[in-house]
Amino acid sequence: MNTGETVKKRIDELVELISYHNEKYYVQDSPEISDYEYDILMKELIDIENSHPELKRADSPSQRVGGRPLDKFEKVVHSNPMLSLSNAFSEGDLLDFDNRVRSSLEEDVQYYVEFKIDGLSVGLTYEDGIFSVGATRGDGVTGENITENLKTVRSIPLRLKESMDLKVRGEVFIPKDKFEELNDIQEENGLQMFANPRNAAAGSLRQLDPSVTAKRPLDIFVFNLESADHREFKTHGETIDYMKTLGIKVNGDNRLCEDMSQVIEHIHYWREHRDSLPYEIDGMVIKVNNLEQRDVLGNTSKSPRWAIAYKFPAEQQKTRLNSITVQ
Ligand SMILES: NC(=O)c1cnc(OC2CCCC2)nc1N
Repeated sequence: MNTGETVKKRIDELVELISYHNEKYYVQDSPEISDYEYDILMKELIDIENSHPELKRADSPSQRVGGRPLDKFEKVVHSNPMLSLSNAFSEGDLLDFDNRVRSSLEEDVQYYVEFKIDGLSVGLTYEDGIFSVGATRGDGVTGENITENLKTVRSIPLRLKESMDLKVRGEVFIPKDKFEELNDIQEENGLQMFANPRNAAAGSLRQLDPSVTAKRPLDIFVFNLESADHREFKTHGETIDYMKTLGIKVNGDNRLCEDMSQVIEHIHYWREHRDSLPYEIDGMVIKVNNLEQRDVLGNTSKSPRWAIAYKFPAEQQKTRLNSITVQ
């Protein structure tokens, strides 16, 4: 092999290896090597890319903090509108929803129940398996192109395990403990503190300079497959499992319920235990699992008829003062 081929071979090895360890650490939360070993691999890749820029790959982990500061965000028109959820505030609202659904379908329904992650909704587009466009939900029809910022989110894969066209939706958030650390840093540097993790995530994603976003502890849970070229699925649960096989981060506590009484039981549990979660949720999302039943139910102009959000009462927002323990 000539030098160019040897170099390209080493770049390919490093990109695969670093991407593998990135997924183990940020998506599966089960790292296999130390941060030090990871940094050594990354340094070798960056050094080779610097001396052979023509061999740099678009999906190289070194490209996560690539973009230069923008002077504004371009607009993105979503190919399919990013719908918003109607809300339920009581068990009665849920039973009404269940009655509407079952009387429209005249058959039984399985529900797929997810946390309602309290972050910022985004749409991710992959072309031939490569992350190509990331956008905010915006007004549901038009969002902002924040691709360079979303590339800095380590739990968003730059390349899928299959080279296919895919559009997904997810919620970008900041875990509670990282939020506290971030506010400590803001305070130490005399900067504006964030009121809550949701504002911190939104503020971090709306930075015009991706190198600022890259320093923020952003994470994501993907919760909806919008479109996958030529793939067909029977249920929402299948789409979630499929996205996981592609290396996409989905939530591990999603629950398939056989009927609304099981949904209510599940909601009761998490309404009492949500403080134990490492991230903030503002409720639960209940979705009809069967995709054909969803097609029968359809959407209103802004919300699906096959899903509803059950909102939890606002958590007692711990102010900085409250959190100081008196000795
Ligand atoms: N914040 C969340 O965690 C969340 C938001 N939205 C949805 O579903 C939308 C997308 C398709 C129609 C309803 N699911 C979620 N888990």
